[in-house]
Amino acid sequence: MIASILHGRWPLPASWRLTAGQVPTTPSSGSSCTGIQVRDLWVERQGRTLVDRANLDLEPGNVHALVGPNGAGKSTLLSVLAGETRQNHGQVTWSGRPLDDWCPNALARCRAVLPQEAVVTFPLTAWEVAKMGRLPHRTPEQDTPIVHECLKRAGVLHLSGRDYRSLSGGERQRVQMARVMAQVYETGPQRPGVLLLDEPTSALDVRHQLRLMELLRTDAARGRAILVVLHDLNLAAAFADRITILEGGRVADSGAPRDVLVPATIRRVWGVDCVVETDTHTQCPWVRLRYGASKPHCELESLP
Ligand SMILES: Nc1ncnc2c1ncn2[C@@H]1O[C@H](COP(=O)(O)OP(=O)(O)OP(=O)(O)O)[C@@H](O)[C@H]1O
Repeated sequence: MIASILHGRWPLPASWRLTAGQVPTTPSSGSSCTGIQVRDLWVERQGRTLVDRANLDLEPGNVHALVGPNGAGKSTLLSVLAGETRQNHGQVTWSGRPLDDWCPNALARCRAVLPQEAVVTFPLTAWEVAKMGRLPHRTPEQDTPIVHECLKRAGVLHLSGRDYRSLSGGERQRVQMARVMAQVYETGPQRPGVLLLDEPTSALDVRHQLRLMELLRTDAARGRAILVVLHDLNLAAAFADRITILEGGRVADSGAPRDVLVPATIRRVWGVDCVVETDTHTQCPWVRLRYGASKPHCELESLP
């Protein structure tokens, strides 16, 4: 995968491709963590099954999109992978080691989590929020240039001195993205890090959505494993190597975008009509919802 991007075989526009010189070389003080394997994961809360025997593989160098209707269990699955929610059954392994065996500090140095909502009630500046990503590292001498670069990459360096609480929703989301990138900054080809991102584009305008997805592709090419929850199927189709569809806690399908984004599955899972075309520029699948289709979508509520 990385090789195909470096050698220009990835079907995205040329301006998005990497050169070998962009690979970071900074040594890390953290432990190395690579792929994640999820096997037969089952999560139950208050008598409800939220994740039902899910299997998932997250590989270094890949952007893996997790999609599915509201309430499908995406955030629950992501928080189990993050080590923030415990499963009832099943196993999550990081680099072949059960998640429970990982020391929390080592985990925090190589994986970063972007929650759907991050509430900050203290009067912190955007800079201070982004710098929180450096807490697990204890490398104060390196923090300033790293936080500076991450805020710049997220396009919010100019907001550094602003009170985080005064920022717009999209600005806050980009500052949180800077925090996440700062947390896994040192990871690279020898020490692939993991990003677990829950709807990182939900508050972004279309330009910033594209910028963010380009950043994720760049990070994946540096060896990171990225799990990203998305509602926009076309963003997933254009930027993900693999898509897993979750439906009612179960994996409905998982595979390459063109294999899983098919009208029959989309209709069954989301209850909407669509046609799936191929984007002539990227050769990626393009999901076109059929507005005003013969059956009003409100009547599709009764679909399973
Ligand atoms: N602690 C809990 N107790 C009971 N039900 C819960 C609990 N946490 C989550 N749920 C329910 O589990 C289901 C899955 O929630 P989750 O947040 O994982 O969905 P999601 O796929 O991320 O949805 P969305 O796309 O709306 O963010 C929802 O129906 C939610 O109401």
